[in-house]
Amino acid sequence: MAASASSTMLLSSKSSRASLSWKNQLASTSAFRVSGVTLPRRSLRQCPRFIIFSMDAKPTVLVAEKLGEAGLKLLKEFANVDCSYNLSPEELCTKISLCDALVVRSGTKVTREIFESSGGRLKVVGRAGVGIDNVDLAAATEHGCLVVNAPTANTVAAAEHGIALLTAMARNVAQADASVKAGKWLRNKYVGVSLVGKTLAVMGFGKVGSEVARRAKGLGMHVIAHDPYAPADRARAIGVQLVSFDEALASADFISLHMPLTPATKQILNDETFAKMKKGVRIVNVARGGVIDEEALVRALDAGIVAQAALDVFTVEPPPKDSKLIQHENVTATPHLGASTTEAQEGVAIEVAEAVVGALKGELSATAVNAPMVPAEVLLELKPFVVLAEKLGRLAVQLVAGGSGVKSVKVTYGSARAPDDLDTRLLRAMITKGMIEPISSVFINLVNADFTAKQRGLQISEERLLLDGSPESPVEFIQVQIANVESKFASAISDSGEIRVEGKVKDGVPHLTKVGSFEVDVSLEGSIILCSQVDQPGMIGKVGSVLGEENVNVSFMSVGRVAPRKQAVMAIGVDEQPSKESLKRIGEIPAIQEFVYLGL
Ligand SMILES: NC(=O)C1=CN([C@@H]2O[C@H](COP(=O)(O)OP(=O)(O)OC[C@H]3O[C@@H](n4cnc5c(N)ncnc54)[C@H](O)[C@@H]3O)[C@@H](O)[C@H]2O)C=CC1
Ligand SMILES: O=C(O)C(=O)COP(=O)(O)O
Repeated sequence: MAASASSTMLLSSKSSRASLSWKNQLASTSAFRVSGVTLPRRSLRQCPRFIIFSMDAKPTVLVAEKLGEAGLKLLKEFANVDCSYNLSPEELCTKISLCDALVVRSGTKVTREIFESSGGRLKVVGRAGVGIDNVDLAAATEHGCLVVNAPTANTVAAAEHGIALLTAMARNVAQADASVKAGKWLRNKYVGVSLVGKTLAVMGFGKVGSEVARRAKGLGMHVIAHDPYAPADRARAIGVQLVSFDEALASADFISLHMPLTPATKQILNDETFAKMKKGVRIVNVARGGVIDEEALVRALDAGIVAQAALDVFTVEPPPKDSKLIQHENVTATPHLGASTTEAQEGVAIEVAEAVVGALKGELSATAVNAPMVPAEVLLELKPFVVLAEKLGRLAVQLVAGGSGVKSVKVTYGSARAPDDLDTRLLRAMITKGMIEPISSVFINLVNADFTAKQRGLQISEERLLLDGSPESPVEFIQVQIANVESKFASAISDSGEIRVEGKVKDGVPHLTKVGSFEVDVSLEGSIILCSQVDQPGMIGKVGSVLGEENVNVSFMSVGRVAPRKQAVMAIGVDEQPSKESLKRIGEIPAIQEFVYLGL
């Protein structure tokens, strides 16, 4: 059952234990779900499952920071859940090798060491919130670990906290409160500034930024925004003008930061940019501490360029007690509370738990951070081609003669679909998987396919061949060519000098339809023997009887030839692997010039 095992285990562990476990789990159900779509059970054999791993027992999820009850409940329905808070980095590294998934908030640094310590077991990191700057995404990707987050459930909470800080800062609420509690009554000292009519620059017009903008307009502020990637019509729809970075700095009375921390946004507010601001500007930060050069902010506060700052986030959290910034009398600080409402925490817990469980079940996640999101409809449509792609990759690489390093692979998709109507990332990942897994110990999945190919110096170029006809089927054929290598089966070399295999999906089943320049037609359900000979009667019978004597079942046979009685390639599909002796006997049939056995 090699074919069914490999097709259920697409992009997954190579362990046969794992595939059996999946089959056992699914055997009792009449339908199963892929990315929210229920498929009939017979689709199982060719259904791509993406992040599957050894599931002989329940998976283990380590929850390393406090998570809402509803999320924990969801996780517990599916997995063993270990809630261990406040682990040291060393403790986390020790525990992680026993965990299939890890759930964190912003307080845990998910470093390269953690992925390395997991020994390949950690397959999902769930971030119960938005910002993933505490997760080493490159390391996650390299280790084939999917990172999912909870991007929507805390948006309103963060926006509300931004507005709370804005208004509290403008009216000195925190400072006045502390002074009243200290027994003082300083009505003149805490005279504030009004918001109405003032210009607020929202930096980062994403989910939180646009909710802040909407609310600030309700307070009578004039709102502008800077975001190089935000669509102008979305801003226009809520009456916000998108402006350049410098224009935002120059015209704002208040600046509210809502961009992610990336190399491009790191310390985007610094001495140079503070100098471009209106004197007396007020700054709110509920995004990430690292977007501000905190020492430069202290200088700007001291110089009166920045009149006040209200900060929920810091470069180092918690910040040192003696931090000049925190102690500054014109700074209002909260301990990263943006997402901390009861409602938001329940929301993110559910959002992340669903994503983690989905990923553990092998579904593609809608909130994947380091893998392409393939919509369910696309996935359904592509599933037989996904199987074809992996098998073509496997065949192609097995045709390469030992010692020829594979460097350059060209994939051609023949399709009647418009060029922008075919998402080939999944197919490319499967070809990569098919090519790399048989010759290495690396497990390839949708997360690490491109990375692994690049790391191994494998260049995969893709080409679309626009065909006439109905675009009903996403792909008519897939062709895989490997350039600049020798083949152990010379007939697999095409007229243009590359190893070439081509396949189609027929009635939902992948078929090999071309080897080199020879047309063949053999179903890719078992394994394949390719023989080359001069076309003549009786060849099928001769090979068939060698296999029959050993009780190897032949599922398909097909002969491709340039012309009658000229050079031909015979493709034979077999259900069982023939013994070495049988293969030797096939090679000894006088008319057979060369042959190769290709496991799928
Ligand atoms: N303090 C807290 O507890 C919370 C903090 N956050 C943080 O708020 C920030 C925004 O979150 P969301 O709105 O959910 O994310 P989002 O992804 O919806 O929005 C971020 C926006 O920033 C924009 N952006 C990227 N680079 C930029 C640049 N160089 N200049 C200006 N804009 C840029 C993006 O185009 C995007 O529109 C993130 O840093 C997130 O981690 C979010 C929730 C709670
Ligand atoms: O979602 C975010 O980006 C946040 O900053 C919230 O962080 P938290 O989950 O409260 O540690």
